[in-house]
Amino acid sequence: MIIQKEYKFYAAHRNEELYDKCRNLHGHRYGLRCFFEVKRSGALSTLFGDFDAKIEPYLKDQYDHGMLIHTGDSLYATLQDHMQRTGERFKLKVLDGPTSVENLAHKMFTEITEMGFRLQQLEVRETDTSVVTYTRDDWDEHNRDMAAEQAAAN
Ligand SMILES: Nc1nc2c(c(=O)[nH]1)N=C([C@H](O)[C@H](O)COP(=O)(O)OP(=O)(O)OP(=O)(O)O)CN2
Repeated sequence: MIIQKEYKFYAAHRNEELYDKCRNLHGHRYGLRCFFEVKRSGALSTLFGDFDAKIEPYLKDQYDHGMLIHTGDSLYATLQDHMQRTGERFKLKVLDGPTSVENLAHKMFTEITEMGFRLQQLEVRETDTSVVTYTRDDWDEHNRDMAAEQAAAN
């Protein structure tokens, strides 16, 4: 059985690898639709509130009104330098790759899985017209690709 839950957060990002509008630092209202695989026990399965109790604070603490940033983006070093010099703290959500919706979906799928939930798929909406549907097969393939890249680098 699948339970769908919807969440949102606001975050800044840019994609430093693209030479168009997406290279500019800008913000989105990200929408998240989680498709949780659950098992029925009597009249109920997992309570809707059990998802909210974990997902809402996770989004609020780690993503909302923060900035998604790739460690390889030169802006990351600049922000770290600024924080070190001034003591000002920015809420940065650090990704190993460019902050595309595809990479964000991989990271969030991993983090939500680590919370103990089993996702069938995750939809990440970046704009009014653009949504990525990221399945468990996509996640497995992404993990295999990352492991192969890691092995090649060693
Ligand atoms: N496959 C991907 N394509 C694009 C991504 C992405 O993560 N994966 N990201 C972007 C940009 O970040 C951009 O912010 C969103 O682009 P776009 O949908 O073109 O934005 P608009 O709001 O201008 O689109 P409308 O169709 O006018 O709503 C680009 N591509």
